[in-house]
Parts: sequence; C-alpha cells; structure tokens
Amino acid sequence: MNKLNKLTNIQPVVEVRHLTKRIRTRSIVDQITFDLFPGEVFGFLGPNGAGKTTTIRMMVGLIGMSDGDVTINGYSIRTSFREAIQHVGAIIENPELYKHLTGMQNLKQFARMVEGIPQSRIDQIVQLVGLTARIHDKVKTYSLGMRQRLGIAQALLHKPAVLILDEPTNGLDPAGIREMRQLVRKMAAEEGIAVMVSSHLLAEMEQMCDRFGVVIDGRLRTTFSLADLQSQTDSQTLEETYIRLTEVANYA
Ligand SMILES: Nc1ncnc2c1ncn2[C@@H]1O[C@H](COP(=O)(O)OP(=O)(O)OP(=O)(O)O)[C@@H](O)[C@H]1O
Repeated sequence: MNKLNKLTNIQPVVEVRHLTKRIRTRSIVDQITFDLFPGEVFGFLGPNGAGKTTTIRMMVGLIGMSDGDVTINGYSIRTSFREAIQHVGAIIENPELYKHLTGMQNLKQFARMVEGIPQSRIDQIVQLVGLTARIHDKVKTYSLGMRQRLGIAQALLHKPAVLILDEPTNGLDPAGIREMRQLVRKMAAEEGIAVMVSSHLLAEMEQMCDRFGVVIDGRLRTTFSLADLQSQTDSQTLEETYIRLTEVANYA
C-alpha cells in the first residue's frame, strides 16, 4: 500500500493473493500478491512470457487458478464468481463487436444483456470515450483506435469498479496511443475506476500510470509508484528502472 492510501485508509477494490498457475510441474504464475485501489492506474509490466496475460486471465475467471485467490469488492472469484465479476470490465483480446452495426447499436445490444442500463448512461459513456460524432456510423468504418474505444465503452456501461486492459495500445498509431492514454486517465479520474493495464510501451506507461508492478518469471518482482520513481535521487526513467530490474533477473 502506498503512503497516500495508508493516510486516507482507502480500501482496495481488488485484492490478488498468492495467485498461482501451475502447468504440469512449472509455475508460470507464482504466488502473485497485490492490491488495486479506486481511481488509480496500475501498470503491469514484464518481459514476454513473464506471466502477465495468465495473471489477468485468472483475475477475470477466463482460466482457473491453481492456488491463491482474487477478491473484487470483497467477493472471491473462486467462490462468488457472479458477484465478483459484475464489478469488472475487461478487454483481454480484441473487443467483441458487430462490424455491420453502428457503434450505438452495438452498445444498445450489449446494454440489453445487462439489467438497468439507461440510455443516459450509454450517452454519458459515448461522450467519455470521445465517439459522439461517429457513434451512428457502422463499426466497419471505424479505425482500430475507435474500435478499441468502443470496446472500452462497452466494458464501462455497467459501471465496473475495475477495468482490466491487456495491451490496449497494440497496433495503434501514435495518435491512437495518445487518445488511449488520455481516456485511461479520464476514466480513473472521472469514474473513480481502478484501471489495470499491461503494455510494453514504457514511455507511454510512465505517462499513463500512477503505480507499477513488474513480473519476472511468474513472480511479482516489485511494485512502486510514479512518485517513488520521481523522488529517487538519481531520478531514473521508468525504462531505466525496468531495464535494471530485468537485467538483474537475467544474470541472477
Ligand atoms: N496453456 C499453456 N500451456 C503451457 N504453457 C503456457 C500456457 N499458457 C501460457 N504458457 C506459458 O506461460 C508463460 C507466461 O505466458 P503469458 O502469456 O502469461 O506471458 P506474458 O507476460 O503475457 O507475455 P507477453 O508479454 O509476451 O504477452 C509463457 O512461458 C507461456 O509460454
């Protein structure tokens, strides 16, 4: 827990405890423990194959866990899956969209599957993700960045407490990456959501996130805040810190 959260006694939205995935004799995720707090953006970093996607897939119940647990707003993914998952919005692979329908038709279609989403909520989210001008156009005419933002709108409709995005900037051009960064910051600030995002774009992550966790070989090597990074006397960039951490692991 960082200093601010200790002082204000904010409760975590997500508690990941000793999360482990074993495949045969190998632990590809090994005893990972961390919290996510409301309104923060948590960057989940690590080399290829470190275990980030496996961790995220277990957190949203896409695959089973071998050990440990994840609780969301106090509900366990293991024992109270329905209650836990209703507080989660996630985009793990590409968002599921009907390309021959308009953005608005996609959102209405999705809203019908969840109880109690009024049109006013749809309109509010469309504005939040910056799609108002194009929402009545067919999705097949959208850029990749617009499709990603529509996917995020869909994931936000039911007012989740946490949003989990696995490599949301993959394939986006620089303008799309910047829009995604601004959107993530806005969601955390305006909706008070805890956002967890994985990416290899470290300069981007440094601008987008408040806190970071670095996974190496299935273990959470360290967590630190942006403030920690900036207050170091040698004031390293995120990239320098990350390279130092992963190089130490390579030669250990
Ligand atoms: N079903 C599986 N069977 C065997 N090994 C697996 C399986 N799923 C993942 N792995 C292995 O577990 C390790 C972690 O994979 P994971 O996809 O979680 O890494 P990652 O950190 O998300 O990587 P990247 O940054 O490349 O997306 C890798 O070595 C991968 O090959």
